[in-house]
Amino acid sequence: MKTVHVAAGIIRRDNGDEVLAVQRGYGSMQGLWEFPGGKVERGETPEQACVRELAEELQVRIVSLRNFYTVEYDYDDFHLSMECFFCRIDETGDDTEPQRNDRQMDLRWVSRRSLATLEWMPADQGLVQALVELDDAAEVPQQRSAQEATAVGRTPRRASGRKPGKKRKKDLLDGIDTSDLSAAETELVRRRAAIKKSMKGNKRADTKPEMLVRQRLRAAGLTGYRLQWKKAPGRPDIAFPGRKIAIFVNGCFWHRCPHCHPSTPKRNTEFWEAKFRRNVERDARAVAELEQMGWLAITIWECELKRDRIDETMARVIDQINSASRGNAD
Ligand SMILES: Nc1nc2c([nH]c(=O)n2[C@H]2C[C@H](O)[C@@H](COP(=O)(O)OP(=O)(O)OP(=O)(O)O)O2)c(=O)[nH]1
Repeated sequence: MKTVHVAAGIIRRDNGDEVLAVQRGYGSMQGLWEFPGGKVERGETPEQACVRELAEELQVRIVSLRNFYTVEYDYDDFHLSMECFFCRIDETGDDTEPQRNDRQMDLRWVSRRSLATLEWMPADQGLVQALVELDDAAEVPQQRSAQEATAVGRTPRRASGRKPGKKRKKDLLDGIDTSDLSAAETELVRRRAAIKKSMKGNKRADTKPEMLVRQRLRAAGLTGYRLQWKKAPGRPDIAFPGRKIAIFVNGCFWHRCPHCHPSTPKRNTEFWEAKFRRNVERDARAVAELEQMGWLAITIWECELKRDRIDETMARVIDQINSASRGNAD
């Protein structure tokens, strides 16, 4: 898949609390919000591309660029690699107000707290989350001495950062250059690394609930299914293309199970609610599209696969598959 390199600017104002968001006015992602920017041209550094793109797009000169975040995201037909820079508008220039152009529907200064209320480009979710989280960490002073660190309850690190003779534990920040970052930003990078590490455990395919379902299907003689079948709306976890049957095995937390009422994280509630809403809408859209195409869409919730419920659940599902197959064969 081809990679598209993009540079985007997160322009800050008002002590860093507000950032500039623009609403795309064209193409298939029209109406979604994004950060101003564009493709890096041959021979340009991402910083240079960012300055050029924002001058062209908003008629402002940006300064004080600081690397903040890299988005890596697979769209259907290309991989996006987007370098995002914190920056400011050069207040000494003539043009200090960003101008909307005819490729944008809107342009808005948004406080970081309200970022999640906008509908963002699919690739921007992690970036937006990082900005929302930065809000919490922003209270940490930029440069803190060891003395100040102790005053807020943290033990200052030894020069080596560890006790003599003790084997050094692998740090999440190993291999990441944080020398140019403030304390708040370093903390944020550390949290992002922790999330990334924990997300690595969230395998999309072959999850335990999916394996349980597949085992039961095979035992019932229902084989020949396809996994994560891209050609059907919603990329069903299990699909029987010939029988036109799609099965989604949904995690209760991410997909908001109507049976077991999963919890919502206490922090960044707005962000999480928006994320969950998008997941639920996406799921509903996939089911509607499948049904329109004459498919049977079956949703199995993770909690329905618990030891005391799996027999009943899978008996129902196998029944549905068999009757739909008979119907399709008629
Ligand atoms: N500038 C920007 N682009 C983003 C964001 N999120 C995101 O997925 N993108 C994608 C959309 C585009 O595929 C690509 C940016 O390229 P671009 O601005 O040249 O836009 P484009 O390919 O749609 O349009 P064109 O100028 O080539 O016609 O990055 C974002 O926050 N800012």
